[in-house]
Amino acid sequence: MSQKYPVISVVGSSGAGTSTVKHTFEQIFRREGVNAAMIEGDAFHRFNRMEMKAEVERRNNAGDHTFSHFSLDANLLSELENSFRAFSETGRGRTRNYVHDTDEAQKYGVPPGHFTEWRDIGEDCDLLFYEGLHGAVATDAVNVAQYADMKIGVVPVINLEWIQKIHRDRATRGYTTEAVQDVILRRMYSYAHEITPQFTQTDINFQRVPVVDTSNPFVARWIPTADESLVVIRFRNPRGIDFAYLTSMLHDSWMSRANSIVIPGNKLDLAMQLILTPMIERIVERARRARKL
Ligand SMILES: Nc1ncnc2c1ncn2[C@@H]1O[C@H](COP(=O)(O)OP(=O)(O)OP(=O)(O)O)[C@@H](O)[C@H]1O
Ligand SMILES: O=C(CO)[C@H](O)[C@H](O)COP(=O)(O)O
Repeated sequence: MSQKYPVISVVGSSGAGTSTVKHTFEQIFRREGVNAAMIEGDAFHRFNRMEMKAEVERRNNAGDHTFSHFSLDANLLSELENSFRAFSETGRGRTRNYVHDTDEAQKYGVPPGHFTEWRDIGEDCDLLFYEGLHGAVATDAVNVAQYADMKIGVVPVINLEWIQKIHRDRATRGYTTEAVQDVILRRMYSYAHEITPQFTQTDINFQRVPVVDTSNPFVARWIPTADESLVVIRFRNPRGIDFAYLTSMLHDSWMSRANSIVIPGNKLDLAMQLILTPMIERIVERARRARKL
């Protein structure tokens, strides 16, 4: 945790919606005049696409059928921890980008399935913003979570998460439903062991729940819309959260537990703004004051 150089970490599985939530944060940063250095979690994959394919095959042949991008050792998590630590201590860090598709290839000048070069980030920035798979990992060997001042979980219920992933990977990454299904299955072990434990570390979880039938996610023709869903928002520490204000501002919302509210899906963006803006203001103000001392 850093007084001078705060870190915000948004964590979710593949297809959960972390990139979508990043846009909401970007709107808040723009409106509040906050300069953020950005890290995409995929930048810290250990292997490029071809190398990953070869490594998965090597592990399969050795009898390990669980190795995937979700596995801790498929990622450079010590480097990620170092980058968080460096930023929290000095306001500087390091990242690169993993290029998924042709659009990103044009943007970065690197072919799909490869990484850009590493680069320094952080100059003149108020905070570091991370979005990806492992931003709240805490094990005996690696502890990324300890450097994040605000940790947010983006966790649709699993059928919805799969539908979101299948549709996105088919539409923009050129995969078939069967190929995405295989990836989902291979990642299941690490999903349970590496991804879900992070959601007990996170300060706030946003869990989208469809109210339409998603019982066979592999044949769903479209992603349930905002109007076809609710969102459960759970605060790890509800002290200081003004639930009466939130439920009065968010029409048709209610408290489902002492630390949770439920909102209509189409209020997610507004809810994030109402909840996150004052929190971001607070950590940025505190950091600016600390840097002046
Ligand atoms: N709240 C939402 N309502 C409707 N669709 C959503 C919502 N959040 C995400 N989606 C859709 O789900 C798909 C996956 O979202 P997104 O790309 O943000 O996931 P991600 O977590 O960043 O995935 P990855 O880490 O694999 O890149 C996209 O098609 C996106 O439009
Ligand atoms: O899911 C991911 C992270 O959220 C991976 O980045 C993504 O699947 C990359 O793999 P590939 O390039 O083989 O599609």
